[in-house]
Amino acid sequence: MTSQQPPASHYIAGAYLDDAEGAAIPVIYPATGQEIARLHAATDAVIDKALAAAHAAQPAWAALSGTERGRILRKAADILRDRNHEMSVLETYDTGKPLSETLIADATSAADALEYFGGLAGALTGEHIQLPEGDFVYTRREALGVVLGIGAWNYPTQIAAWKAAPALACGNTMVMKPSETTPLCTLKLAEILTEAGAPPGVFNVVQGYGPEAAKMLEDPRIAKVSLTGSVPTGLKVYQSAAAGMKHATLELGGKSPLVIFDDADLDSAVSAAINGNFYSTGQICSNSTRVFVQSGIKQAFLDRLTTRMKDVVIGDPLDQATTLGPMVSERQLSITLDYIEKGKAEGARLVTGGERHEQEGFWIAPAVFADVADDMTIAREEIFGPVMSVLDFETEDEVLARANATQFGLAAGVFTQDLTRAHRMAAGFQAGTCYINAFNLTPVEAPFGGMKMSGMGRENSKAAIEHYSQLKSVYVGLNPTEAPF
Ligand SMILES: NC(=O)c1ccc[n+]([C@@H]2O[C@H](COP(=O)([O-])OP(=O)(O)OC[C@H]3O[C@@H](n4cnc5c(N)ncnc54)[C@H](O)[C@@H]3O)[C@@H](O)[C@H]2O)c1
Ligand SMILES: O=CCc1c[nH]cn1
Repeated sequence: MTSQQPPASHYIAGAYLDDAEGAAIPVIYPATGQEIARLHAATDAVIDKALAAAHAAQPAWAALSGTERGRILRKAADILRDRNHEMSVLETYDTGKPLSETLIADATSAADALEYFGGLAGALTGEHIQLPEGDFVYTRREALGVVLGIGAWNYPTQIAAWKAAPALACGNTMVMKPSETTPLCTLKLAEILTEAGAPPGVFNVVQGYGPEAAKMLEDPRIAKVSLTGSVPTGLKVYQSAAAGMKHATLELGGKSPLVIFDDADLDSAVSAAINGNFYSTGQICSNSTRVFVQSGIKQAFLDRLTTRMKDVVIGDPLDQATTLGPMVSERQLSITLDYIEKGKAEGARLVTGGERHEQEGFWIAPAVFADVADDMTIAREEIFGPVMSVLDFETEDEVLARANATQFGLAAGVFTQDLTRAHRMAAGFQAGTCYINAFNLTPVEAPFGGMKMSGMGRENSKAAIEHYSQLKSVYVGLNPTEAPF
């Protein structure tokens, strides 16, 4: 097993910084269960250094022209693309996701974000508003200050870049705390931003667990938090942000519906259900974990799905032929296995998979449940593992009501050849990201984010600019000022 030990745990003011006094963060390769690196959570002194560096760097970063900031982000995108293989291997060690995925969905997605927001940075402007008698107002789009990023473990490189790219484009600086489960890749992103020309302090990485993130969020030097994580963490982060009247983007969990009508292209619908449940071993926030299938095609769907499931290649994540890797951790595997037991106990029919592989690492056979009812635990709670629930339905009205009967609202999808019905469904879904005859695609040009308990704010697209900047109105009077006395 090759060590993936980075030079130090933290990256502050343009350089690695170590401090072994903080709690240990063992980094485990999910395919073997072996430790591949050992980092340390930030002490108070490290946290202070990071916040001070980001705070000190912010005015000069914001004072650059957008074009200058954008050039640095676009250069970082080019370096990321040049190093895609190296970054993808590290992402595979960090997360266990197979190289066949990481090569196309992680550093490349991060590069897209840096390129997109790098291009947008120079185009950020306010507006001019004419008023009677020559007076006018102009608006200035200004940075917020220092942004705290807090990441989940499923897409560490993508999550860091989806936050850093719009934040930096708008003139903010950033302190990013990756998930303690996958702390490696974000350090590489920091190195690359420095190499691309980001001044010291513009992008800093601080390692830690929840308490270290919570401590940073309470600091008055933080102006905004952007969290990718679970709903319970989102609630705590939102409360803390509110106490300091700080801006918050919350990208949280989901239990997203995929509705397949009997006129759907069945092979495409099966592909979407597979991608939406088993890509990244089921560890994607927007996954279509409730697959509603119209009763007339239920058996055909299940037959086609179970046949296709036989083609899954479970194996060494570093072998590009592998299409399904291990789960990220023993804990996440055990949560998933518990849900599978609940599904069986509550009467769902396990069609395939669901058993742990007795070998080193955190391996599980992807599970498909049929005959799932809306009130079963596996149909209500986010599992964040490779478990698909197939539910039957009869009519459009019925399925739309059932699809929306959840506290979550991250994503939703519909497969049908009837485009009128497709758009009616998309309009009716209570979800931030909806799909028609597609699922789980997240191009940087499109807003991504949740409704209801799945969060607030949007990542990607021009919409993200609204969440990483603030508007100032400047009224300009061209006439004598009058007063009543
Ligand atoms: N909507 C999205 O874009 C999106 C993307 C990926 C993952 N997710 C969600 O993330 C979850 C899985 O990730 P996870 O297990 O890492 O989530 P988590 O909520 O346990 O942890 C997320 C991050 O929050 C930090 N944290 C924990 N307690 C904190 C506190 N009190 N204050 C501040 N930070 C705290 C953790 O250290 C970690 O970095 C799932 O619910 C998944 O749906 C959402
Ligand atoms: O995990 C959530 C974000 C995402 C969706 N698809 C790829 N990344």
